[in-house]
Amino acid sequence: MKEAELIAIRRQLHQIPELALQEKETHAFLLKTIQSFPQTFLTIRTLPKLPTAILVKVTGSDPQRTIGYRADMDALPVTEATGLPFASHHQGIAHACGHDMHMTVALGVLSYFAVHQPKDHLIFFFQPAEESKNGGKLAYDMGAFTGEWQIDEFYGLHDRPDLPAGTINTRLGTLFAGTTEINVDLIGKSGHAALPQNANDMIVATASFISQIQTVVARNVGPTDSAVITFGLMRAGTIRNVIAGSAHLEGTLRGFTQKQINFLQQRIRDIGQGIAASFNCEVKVDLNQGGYYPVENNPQLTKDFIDFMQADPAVTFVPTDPVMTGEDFGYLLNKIPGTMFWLGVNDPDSQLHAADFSPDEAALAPGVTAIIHFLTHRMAEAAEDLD
Ligand SMILES: CC(=O)N[C@@H](CCC[C@H](N)C(=O)O)C(=O)O
Repeated sequence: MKEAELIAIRRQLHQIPELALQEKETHAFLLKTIQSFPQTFLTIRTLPKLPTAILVKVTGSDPQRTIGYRADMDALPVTEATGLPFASHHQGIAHACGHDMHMTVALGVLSYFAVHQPKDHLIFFFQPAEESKNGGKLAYDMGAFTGEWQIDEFYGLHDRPDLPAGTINTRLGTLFAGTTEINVDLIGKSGHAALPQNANDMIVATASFISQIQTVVARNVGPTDSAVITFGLMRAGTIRNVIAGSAHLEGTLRGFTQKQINFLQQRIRDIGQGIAASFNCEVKVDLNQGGYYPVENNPQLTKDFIDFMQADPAVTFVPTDPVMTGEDFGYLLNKIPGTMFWLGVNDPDSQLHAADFSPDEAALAPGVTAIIHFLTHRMAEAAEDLD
């Protein structure tokens, strides 16, 4: 696929961002695009219980194994502020994490193998619900990768704004953190602002809860370890002169090991219980890790990936440290060996999830080339492994 076609596809996807499990227009667009490729080697499959997902199998000419490639489809509840002429048509929703780029790269790679039959089978997984609702886990747990659709090794990318467009980056070991979604409800009693003694103010209880949570990473996590707890949503109260009888918080915690994540979860539960006792209120703490396991790259496959990318003259490879972003590809890599990697998209003044995030489309063509080269190499490598 030519660069201009990749850019046109990316711009169309960019205009139709949809939230997790609601990716209907995106699904229709992807399906139409995939159906426009030569169909000789392709089998397209949808999942009735995960209706926005699409799986495409490219039948290999002399298959020894099946290699999977995953691209996520969902967007974020962010009001786009890029000023782009092809900005989101969906009010309050934007591809602020670059999944439009991910899908475009996957389509570019798929279009190549639709014409150049691969040696091994390839399965492309267009996955709904990465930002929340763990679409990868849903697909795996419903048996999407069984029988004819079993995958032996799995690859997927995420775009990265602080690195030059088109560079490839990954590392041995953990690449992304494991996360847990945190929902907290504090329930006290509302009343008149002038009569606090007759009410139980959940804004005050929330302030204390948040302050105590800030001590967890500062005081309970070793200085050379890493963890983060962020509350991004807080809702309480209706008007200045009514004491808020309830409060609702939503946040996320992150750590590089499951042990660390379990520990952070327990500290949040403990602090919730402490707040309930000290403010004589009810505190409901709901923690949901879902499929957001730490993204652990498989040692052998990732070493091969890095060696290949470093040697390929068409690729600029940059080593990288782990980061605290999460990814439900962590769940899939927990079940199937593989490698997650970054694609640099050169937007260093912005960041993922920001309203003005605007990845450089110059990353698309080199991203597609690097992956086509690697998958072709992997198929030759796979055959040698089996000898
Ligand atoms: C790459 C990226 O930004 N991923 C998301 C993953 C969502 C994690 C989950 N919903 C949570 O908030 O715990 C991220 O926020 O890192």
